[in-house]
Parts: sequence; C-alpha cells; structure tokens
Amino acid sequence: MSKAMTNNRRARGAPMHDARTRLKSSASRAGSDGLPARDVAVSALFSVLIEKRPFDDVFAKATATRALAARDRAFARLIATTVLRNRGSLQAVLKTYLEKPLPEHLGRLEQILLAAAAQLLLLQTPPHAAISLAVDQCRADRNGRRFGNLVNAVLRRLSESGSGRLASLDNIMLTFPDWLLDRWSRTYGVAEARQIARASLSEPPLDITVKSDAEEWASRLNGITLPTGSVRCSHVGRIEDLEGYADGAWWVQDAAAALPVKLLGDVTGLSVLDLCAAPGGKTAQLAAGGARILAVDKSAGRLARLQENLRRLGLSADVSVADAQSFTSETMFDVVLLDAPCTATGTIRRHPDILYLKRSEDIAALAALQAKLLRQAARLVRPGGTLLYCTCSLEPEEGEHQIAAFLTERSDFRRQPIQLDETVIPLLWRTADGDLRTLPSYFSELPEGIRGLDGFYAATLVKSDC
Ligand SMILES: C[S@@+](CC[C@H](N)C(=O)[O-])C[C@H]1O[C@@H](n2cnc3c(N)ncnc32)[C@H](O)[C@@H]1O
Repeated sequence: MSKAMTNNRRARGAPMHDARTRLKSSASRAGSDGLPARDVAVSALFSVLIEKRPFDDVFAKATATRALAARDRAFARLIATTVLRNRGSLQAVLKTYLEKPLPEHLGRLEQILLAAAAQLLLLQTPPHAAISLAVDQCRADRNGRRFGNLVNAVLRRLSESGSGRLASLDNIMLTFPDWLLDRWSRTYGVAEARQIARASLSEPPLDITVKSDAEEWASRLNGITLPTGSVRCSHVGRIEDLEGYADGAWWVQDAAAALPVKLLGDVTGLSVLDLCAAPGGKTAQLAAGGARILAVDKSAGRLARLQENLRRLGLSADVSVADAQSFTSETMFDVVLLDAPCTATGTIRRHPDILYLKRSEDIAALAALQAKLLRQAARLVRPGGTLLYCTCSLEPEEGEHQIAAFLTERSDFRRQPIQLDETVIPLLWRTADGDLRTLPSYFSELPEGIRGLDGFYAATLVKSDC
C-alpha cells in the first residue's frame, strides 16, 4: 500500500462502511413508505432479467417516473444490484423453500422474491419490512395476486434459516454464465479467473479523477489516493452532494479507466481526436491536461452528457456527432484516441447487468467493429503521431489480439511500451509487449470495500514519420 493510502486512512480513521450501513438501516422501514423503492428495484430487475434491457437506462426511467427521495433511490439501486450480483445463489436458496417450481410467465413474481431474499439474506433488512412489503407487491401484481400467502410463507422460512443455506453455496458458479468463466479460465488460468469473478461480483468503491491536488481531495472526501493518482472513496448516495462536484473539481472515473490517457504523458498543446468519446471521462482528462480536442461519438444524447460534464468542469472540447467508422477530417491529429465499443466484461463490478445481457457471440461481432474503427482511426493520425487504443473488455480478441493483427497489417505503426514508473503502473499490469492489462482482481491488497479496479486493455502505437 502506498504511503499516501496509509496516511489518509490513518488520518481520517472513520470506517468506510458507515454510509452503506446507514443506507441499509434507513431504508428498512416497513409500511407503505418503503414500497416505491422496492417497486423500482423489482421493475428494473424485470427489465434486465426478462426483457434484457440495460440496467442504467431502465433504472433512470423507473426513477424519473416516481418522485423517490435520494435515499430511497439509492436503496432501490442497492437491492437491484445485489440481486444481479447474487442471482444464482438467491434462486437456489429460494428453490429449497418451494415445494414445486413456480409456474412460468408469472410476471414480476420471481423478481419480487429475489429482491426480498436479497434484503433478508444480504442487506440485513428487518424481516417484517422485507416480507410485508414483498407480500404487498405480490398482491398488487395482476399475476402474482394469488401467490401472496405462498410468498409470505416462503420468505418467513427463508428469513429463519436461509443464511446458512446461502453461505454453503458457490455464488460464482451459480451466478456467472458458464461461457464467460470458461473463457477467463482459458485466458487467465482457473485460479485467476475465480479471483476475477469474485472481484467482479463485489460492489465497487467510488473512484474519481481530480483536476489537481489528489491528496487534498482524498482527505476532504474521506478517501485515499491510489498510486495511479485517482482518489478512491466508499461513498454511498448522491454523487452531486459531495464536496467539489458542483464546483467542477473532479469527475467520476474508475481508476483503470483513467490509465490509458496517462500513457500519453504530457499532452499540453497536442491536437487530439477522441473517437467514441462520450460520456467524456477521457476527454476531460485530455482537456485538463491542456490538449485541444475534437470529441466524436455517434450518440447525440451521450455527447450532450459529455458537454454537460465538461461545462461543469470548466473544460472545453469541440464535439461532433458522427459514426467513427466513416469519420473523416481535412486535418490529421497528433493523437487519436479510440476507446472502442466492446463487451465491457472488465466492468461487471459497476455494471452487473452485463452478466445477463452479453453473449459469447457478441465478442466476434464487436471485434470486427473494433478492427474497422482501428483502421479508420489510423488514417487520422499524423505522421509521427500516436494512436491510443483501449477497451474495458477482458477478452483478448478485443485487446491484445486486435493490436497484434493491426501491427501485422500496418508496418507504418510501432508499439510504444508503457513508459510510466512501476510505482504508478506495476509490472503485473503490463503485457509481455508492454501494453496495459488490468484485471478486476488487482488492488486486492486494499481493505475490503475499496478493493479492485475495472479490467482494461490499452496500447499506444506510434505512426512512422514518412
Ligand atoms: C466505451 S464508451 C466510451 C467512453 C468514453 N471514452 C469515456 O472515457 O468516457 C464507447 C462509446 O462509443 C460510442 N460508439 C459506439 N460505436 C460508435 C461508432 N461507430 N462511432 C462513434 N461512436 C461510437 C458509444 O456511443 C459510446 O459512447
């Protein structure tokens, strides 16, 4: 652990789990005031698990239609993400209390049971609140109405003896899709694959990138400074309420996501084309570093968010809504950053819905798109300029293999191995070729609750001068 980490933790002394504990207990009340949060959690779960829609989208829609207090919104999110991270074992425990399987196509009934089981067995919600509200939800549901008594009986028994049954189960094996565990076992070895999966199922801390003075912000936000320069806190609640947010002193960005831009070193005065830029974490890093940026994304909505973010931060970039596959420009750029669309299997900690939404077939389709985007990006790098490629996928087809194939095809590019000091990017985080490869199982030496980082791959390629 770095000196900075130790100092901040010792200086502040406060347990980093306090906020989460307060959230759990505050949202544990019975009575109808606890119902809207549970309803939002259940409908978000239904949308992800049954309709296969992305969690962030459905959760934003579900909360926009109800006037939920910030605390209730946070509790709804906690219930839903806890289910997504433990669905296999929660299902298995529930099954042991059901004499026969529930009939299929019962609308939200299974999600109501899963959400209640998560509250009872993992979130320490008092049984009377979790059970009575689940029964209310069931009775209010057209398909679930006739199962109210069954739900009541199952949840009562589960609250008495479910913890032991849950503890005896292998949540990784039950919750992770086989295809993904098998892939990771082949790529990283069986033991590392399990560590990655374990880390991917735990709730991540809040990582932020500060414009300046990381130590000072770590101290103010009761966090730590990581050796990579990011500040890490275990905050739960509205990010917008944290000191420095409104003033634009920092932005939310996983510690691993902040690394690719750091590989570029000093970017002062450089012209940078940021393809696939939204929501703009890396654009903000480049702008804060003094680069002149053109940020391109095919999603107008996401680009509007990027602009909002930059405005808050007092940073600027030109923007263009365009498909990067066909984007052209009259001028070439000192740096082209391609943060390509990918399966995002390195970010399951932050997006547990990936477990249910991604399929193995997606990898080949995305790898083909990435290859096209890389070719287009390469055209826009000036002679002697730099192409920075990255993805938040753990799959080599979207990282190492992609760059190996590109370099075989393009003799006018050469790899620039990581130049940063080992104290910032340890040797373990580098491939044999000198590219960046982080795994969610890294930073395991940190205290529980603030371990891990997203899985990222990044390579820096330099175009020849002539
Ligand atoms: C991994 S995210 C980028 C994250 C961003 N670089 C950051 O640091 O905040 C991928 C982005 O690529 C965009 N995208 C996907 N396909 C694209 C394409 N063909 N052309 C341009 N943008 C694309 C998506 O809209 C999404 O915003």
